Amino acid sequence: MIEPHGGVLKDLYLPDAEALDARRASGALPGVVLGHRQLCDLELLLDGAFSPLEGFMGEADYEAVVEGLRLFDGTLWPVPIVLDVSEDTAVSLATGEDVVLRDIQGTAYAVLTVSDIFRPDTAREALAVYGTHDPHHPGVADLLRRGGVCLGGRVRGVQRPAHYDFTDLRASPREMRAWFAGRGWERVVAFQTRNPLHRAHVELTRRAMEAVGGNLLLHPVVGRTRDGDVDTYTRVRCYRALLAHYPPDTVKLAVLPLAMRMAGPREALWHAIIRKNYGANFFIVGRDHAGPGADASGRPYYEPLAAQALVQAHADELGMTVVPFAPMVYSPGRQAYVSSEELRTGEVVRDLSGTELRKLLRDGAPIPEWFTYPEVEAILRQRFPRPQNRGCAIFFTGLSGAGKSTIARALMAALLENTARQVSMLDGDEVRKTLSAGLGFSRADRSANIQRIAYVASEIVRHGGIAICAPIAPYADDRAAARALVEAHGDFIEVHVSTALDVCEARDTKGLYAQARSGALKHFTGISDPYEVPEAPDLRMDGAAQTPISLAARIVGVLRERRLIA
Ligand SMILES: Nc1ncnc2c1ncn2[C@@H]1O[C@H](COP(=O)(O)OS(=O)(=O)O)[C@@H](OP(=O)(O)O)[C@H]1O
Ligand SMILES: Nc1ncnc2c1ncn2[C@@H]1O[C@H](COP(=O)(O)OP(=O)(O)O)[C@@H](O)[C@H]1O
Repeated sequence: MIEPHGGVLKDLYLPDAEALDARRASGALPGVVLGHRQLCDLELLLDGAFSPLEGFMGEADYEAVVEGLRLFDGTLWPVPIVLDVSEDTAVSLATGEDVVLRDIQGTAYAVLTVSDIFRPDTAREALAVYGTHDPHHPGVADLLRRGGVCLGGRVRGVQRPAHYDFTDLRASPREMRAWFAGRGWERVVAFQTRNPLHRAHVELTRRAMEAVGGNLLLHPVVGRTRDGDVDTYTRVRCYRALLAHYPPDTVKLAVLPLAMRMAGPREALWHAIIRKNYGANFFIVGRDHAGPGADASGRPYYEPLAAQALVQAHADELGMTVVPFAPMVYSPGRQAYVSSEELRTGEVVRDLSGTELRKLLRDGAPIPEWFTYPEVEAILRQRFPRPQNRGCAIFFTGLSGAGKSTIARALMAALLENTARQVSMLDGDEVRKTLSAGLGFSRADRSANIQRIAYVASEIVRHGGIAICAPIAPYADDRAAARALVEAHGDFIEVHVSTALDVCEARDTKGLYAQARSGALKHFTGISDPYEVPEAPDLRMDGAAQTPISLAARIVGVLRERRLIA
């Protein structure tokens, strides 16, 4: 079997008796509460999936990884594994101290002996690791949200994270290696995935098995992937259903609690190292591996072949073989999948992009049989109900007095009167008295307010309801984040009520404009605070041009067009 990365498979858990003592003693130690990414990293560190790492990186390793893809001792390692904390937490700690690492419920998982406290240069890290400073890159966005200080040091596990899902699909690197050894699997090709798999993937992985003359480790990520990805449970149901399409006893399906960074080439190399630790000696790398797609201008963040090239360049050092794959496409002429590299000139092929697939699912349209297996389609259908059963948010935005609440009320009445849909209203003024009580009108408070509204709306939508939201929502970023959150579960219809400022001011139903003009009320939207006009809302309506009922009827028209209501 292939050697672990760095030669030794780490197991950072303390023996049971010592772990119990350490847990008991942990109550007296300073603690750090870990977020989702950090918990995923910790679990993989403790299990040895990140061998040879023995803890969160100190400054020397961090610098060496960012600058040169290597740990300080020269071992290949492409992605920083850091424990970021707030300044407040950091000032209370000193090097040499033990810190207990807990989850939000307070359960202690590990003790970190702090060897380093350092402030990473995140701008440099963004460029080196992600190749961009673009805050819309999900990895960079996460980097910018990180606490400003990092704690480095060895970790010792005092308790294994408990999982109640996919229990039969969880295996540590040590368990996986034993499982492979028990079956005599010496040539194992690993396939990393965060998406549902279809016929093309089955074809590709079967070919990979044939090419290496071995077995397949189907190793989907069940930690954080990308916002908007199909949820883990649905995906794993799809993977389980697919197993029947492989020859018996050739495939090991296991889940990996990894928090992805979407770092493209560097991430591909990291994925290979992790799979090496699990005992795979071959690794499939396709186009744009672990890339987050394209930026706002439509340019891909990474060259499609860059990930393959980077892993290939280090394959010898890793002792692994890269199995590069060109996309598989369906040839109706041959009634078979073929590699896009094997196409004959002029050969007609079919393919569906992820976006096209989501559109078919969203529209309730049939998915062609050449594309996916009926079992997989059925599972995806449960997750993407047909439009009339799917949730949606109607998200108004516009100046105070534009008519948002009034149109929202007319819309709610029309829906309740004419459909059996469940409708909830999240009106700006009401939300501010309840969900957002205590928040003011600073940039940060307005963002927090929209985040809360979006979160509640996304839950309503997830459960198939209609959420009508009517805040001012003056910032484009906040509106985009709200859309992303909701669209993971259903539709998001942004309605810009574009009533001119002078009309709103003339209405002044609450007397706020007068106060804002006199200076008694500060930071008033449109007068002394910005309103970023939506560039491409789903609907734009002048709240002075028609009656509220007519304007609401236009929105009903859009809901009908999208078949969200009958
Ligand atoms: N400084 C300032 N700027 C804007 N609006 C103000 C302000 N102070 C109080 N109000 C009243 O609060 C309502 C807007 O709250 P929102 O939650 O919709 O605003 S935001 O989306 O968080 O920006 C808004 O209600 P609507 O008139 O219904 O829009 C105002 O009545
Ligand atoms: N389409 C419309 N035509 C005429 N007046 C309207 C219209 N929509 C709203 N109004 C009036 O404008 C005022 C402000 O409307 P409101 O819904 O409270 O705005 P917002 O929620 O955007 O602050 C109210 O007096 C309301 O009756």
